[in-house]
Amino acid sequence: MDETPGKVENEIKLSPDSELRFEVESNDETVYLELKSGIAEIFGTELVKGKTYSFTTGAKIAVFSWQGCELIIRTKKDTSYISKETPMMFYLNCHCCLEQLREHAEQNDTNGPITLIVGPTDVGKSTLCKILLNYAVRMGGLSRRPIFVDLDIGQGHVSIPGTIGAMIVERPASVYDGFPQVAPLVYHYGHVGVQQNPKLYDTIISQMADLVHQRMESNKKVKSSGVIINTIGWVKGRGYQHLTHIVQAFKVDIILVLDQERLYNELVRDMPTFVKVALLPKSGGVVERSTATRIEARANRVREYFYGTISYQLHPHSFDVKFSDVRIFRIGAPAVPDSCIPLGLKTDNYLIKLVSIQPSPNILHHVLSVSHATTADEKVIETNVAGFVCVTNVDTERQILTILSPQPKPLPDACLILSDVQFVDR
Ligand SMILES: Nc1ncnc2c1ncn2[C@@H]1O[C@H](COP(=O)(O)OP(=O)(O)OP(=O)(O)O)[C@@H](O)[C@H]1O
Repeated sequence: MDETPGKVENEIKLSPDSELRFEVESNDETVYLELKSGIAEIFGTELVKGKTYSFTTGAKIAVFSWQGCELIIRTKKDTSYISKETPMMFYLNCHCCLEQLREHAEQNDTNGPITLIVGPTDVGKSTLCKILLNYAVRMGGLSRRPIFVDLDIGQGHVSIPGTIGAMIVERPASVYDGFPQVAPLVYHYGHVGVQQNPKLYDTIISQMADLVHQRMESNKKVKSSGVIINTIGWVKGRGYQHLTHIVQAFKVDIILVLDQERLYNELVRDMPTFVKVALLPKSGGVVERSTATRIEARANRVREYFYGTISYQLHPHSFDVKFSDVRIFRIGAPAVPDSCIPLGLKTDNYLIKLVSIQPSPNILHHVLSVSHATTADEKVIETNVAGFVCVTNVDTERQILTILSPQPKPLPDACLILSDVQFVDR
């Protein structure tokens, strides 16, 4: 480790089954961490001994050790603390149960466990997904290839916010960049809350569930490894109805409920008996995020899509396209007034209607999904997306849009779908 003035260096001894927790709050701070001896992991990803890991603003980290270890932490002001009260033993037991089901599935050529992780906001759902997926590929020998499905449109762990995504996990997650991605399956939703278009949310979930089941059928390892599904934290009323839709669409057979007994009891009452429901405690380390923190995390996620991360930098392209050369659509038409609908008939199909829009300053800074569908006649809503571009300038006089894109020009000949998600490229 280098000797930077003003830094505090602490050697920390972690006893077995305990974890070191820290957050990086201020903008100009970096926390450096090194595993000196023993074995330790961050959310299921094993640390490399002697390697210096650096964490910047927004990082909320727990370094856990099953066997005990020695760590070195270096920061301006050390606010880390050690906790011996962790739910990791419960999470490991869950992994062992899933592993038994995978073995059974492997022997009988049946589907592995399809596991749904639910709970209110900020209880550690995404973290539990990461731990279980990491354990599956680390400890299940070389034979595990679980599918990770992320239905959390607010954060976007597989892709960017405003989408749902699925990917086959082959290797443990990197401490910084998440799971290495090979051809993720991504659907456009276009908002960061389910309330904005519940019909579209359910439609793309059904579509994704069909494709996930098809993928399982085409590969034995994937089939027996099963699926782990992350959800949003809206679990009451309409939110609960979405959860039951997910259970049906994905044919979920295990539900892990984090931290909420009421939700656990409702699910035990309402689910068919073959669906096993378990209640798990949340970790005391899970950090509650304010609205401002969430907005910042979303912007960072989109920035990472275009510019990469510290360990994997990307160089996006910026170029002009004529208004006449793009086909932009929005999903969802304005609601038809009740007076225009025949008596007794209720329809919410306008929510999944494809509407063509003209480029205008209204789309400045908006993200556009690049659909695999090339014409509006194809089922654009049910077609997955290839990637994203962002509108960085709209010149109405010259009728030209400036586009930020991960690929050089020209833009693919595809339908572009407008998202509510915005990104200001600075
Ligand atoms: N044991 C822990 N110690 C410290 N930080 C933790 C711990 N577990 C999780 N965190 C942090 O807490 C934050 C919230 O966790 P997570 O994203 O898993 O919650 P969530 O329930 O999925 O949230 P959301 O409601 O937004 O979907 C994350 O930044 C995560 O890194």
